Amino acid sequence: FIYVLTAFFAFTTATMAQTKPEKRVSITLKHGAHRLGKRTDKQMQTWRNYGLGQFIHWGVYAIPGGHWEGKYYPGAAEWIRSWKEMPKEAYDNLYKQFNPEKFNARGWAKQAKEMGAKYVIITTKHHDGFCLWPSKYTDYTIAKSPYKKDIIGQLVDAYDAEGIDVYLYFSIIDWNHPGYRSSLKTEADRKEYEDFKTFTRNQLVELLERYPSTKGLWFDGSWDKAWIEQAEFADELGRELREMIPGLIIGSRFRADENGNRHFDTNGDMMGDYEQGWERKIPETIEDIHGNDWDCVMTIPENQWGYHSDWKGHVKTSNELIEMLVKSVSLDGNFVLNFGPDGEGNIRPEETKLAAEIGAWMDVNKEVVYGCGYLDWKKQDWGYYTVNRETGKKYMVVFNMPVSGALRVKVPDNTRPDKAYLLEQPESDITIEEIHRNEYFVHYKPMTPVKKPFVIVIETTESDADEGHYQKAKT
Ligand SMILES: C[C@@H]1O/C(=N\OC(=O)Nc2ccccc2)[C@@H](O)[C@H](O)[C@@H]1O
Repeated sequence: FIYVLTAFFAFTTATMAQTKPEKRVSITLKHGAHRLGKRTDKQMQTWRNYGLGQFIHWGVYAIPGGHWEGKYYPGAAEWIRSWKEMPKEAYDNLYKQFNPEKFNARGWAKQAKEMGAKYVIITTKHHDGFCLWPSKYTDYTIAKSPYKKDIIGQLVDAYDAEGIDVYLYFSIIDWNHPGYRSSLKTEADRKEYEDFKTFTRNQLVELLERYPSTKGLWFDGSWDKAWIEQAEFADELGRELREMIPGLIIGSRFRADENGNRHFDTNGDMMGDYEQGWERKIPETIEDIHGNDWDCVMTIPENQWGYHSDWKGHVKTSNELIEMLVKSVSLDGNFVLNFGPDGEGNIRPEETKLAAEIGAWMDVNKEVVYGCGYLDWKKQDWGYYTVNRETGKKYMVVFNMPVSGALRVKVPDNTRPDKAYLLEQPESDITIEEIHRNEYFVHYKPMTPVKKPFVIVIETTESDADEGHYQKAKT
């Protein structure tokens, strides 16, 4: 009885908070996490070392681009079908106009390469159900549009050719399918939903069969009650998909456990290979990631994934986005920047400019991102530390120069900083002053005004003897 009561409280806490429940007890779950801790296989090591990715949200929602009959849609452009001002019939016939003549998969992939993206997540089908590949399970696909050709196939080939790993975004929500339900209220619902489940499984198998170079699936739209009830089905489907492509990477947004817990099961263990909860937000501390792999997916405006022709509010600068990238890497995560091409297949000028600025910064500083992660030194105000997981090379990525020019560095016991130099000028010799026990100032005054974040490499000696001049106060 105590067991049941405890499990009940664990479940209630988790469901209410929709966050990682405290690890109270480990109850037996059939459809909870199937692995504790990080995956250690090669494919996952590759994933964990990407650093920077690109998200692409493209579909028929790019045609209205956040407007309908002269009215401005204030929501996320890819959700315009749900807008009360948008006649569903009108939306569902937009595909008959979809003919993106400017679409150039090679051009998109080249731009992503120059930006420094190591992986790309491409929407195969968003919540509206329109398929960018010629699925044989529905007529609501690119094959029935004036464009006709397979968009996903062209993008997979183009990104593969650039050496950028491809991940496929798939929305469980599908407003176009007659069997889709957000909740199952009647027996009729349940019967219809069985067809929808089969359809969903068939499309996912079809995608992996058509595009076997896919490295993973990025699921979305899995928060509906109807889907959350499908713990056993989803678990089995995940197993089937993983069997089709060994090493396939699937995040925590795919399925719920038998108690309805998503991302983290009733025992507080993550379900999936990495945590997908960081959408338009980044963890603050290493404790926030609970020892899991994770990615942050980020929009350039506040909240537009699909193309909106009139971005309102703050549009992030490349300095802001570079800081988000470095902050993510400094906390053992990946940063995925979203692009929303327009209805003609163009990448908009604002995104092209940012991709170029980020790419220029990555050309010089990529080694502080690729293959790097968390260094357990105390975070300082001037920026972030990253460390190369293989070489142990340590980086100070500076975003906020102190007026003193003295960058504070606190090191763990038995660690002595010996040398510091600018990554861009290895011959530069930056003064390190010991100011207290395990505490130093790295003195650096830029010769010219600092316009972009810059990197100082710091070399240390790990010593046993504690030869510092400063002793801990014996209060
Ligand atoms: C990447 C984004 O993912 C979405 N939604 O994500 C979430 O709703 N995330 C979420 C849901 C519940 C809690 C916290 C985050 C989609 O609706 C959106 O159009 C876009 O494709």
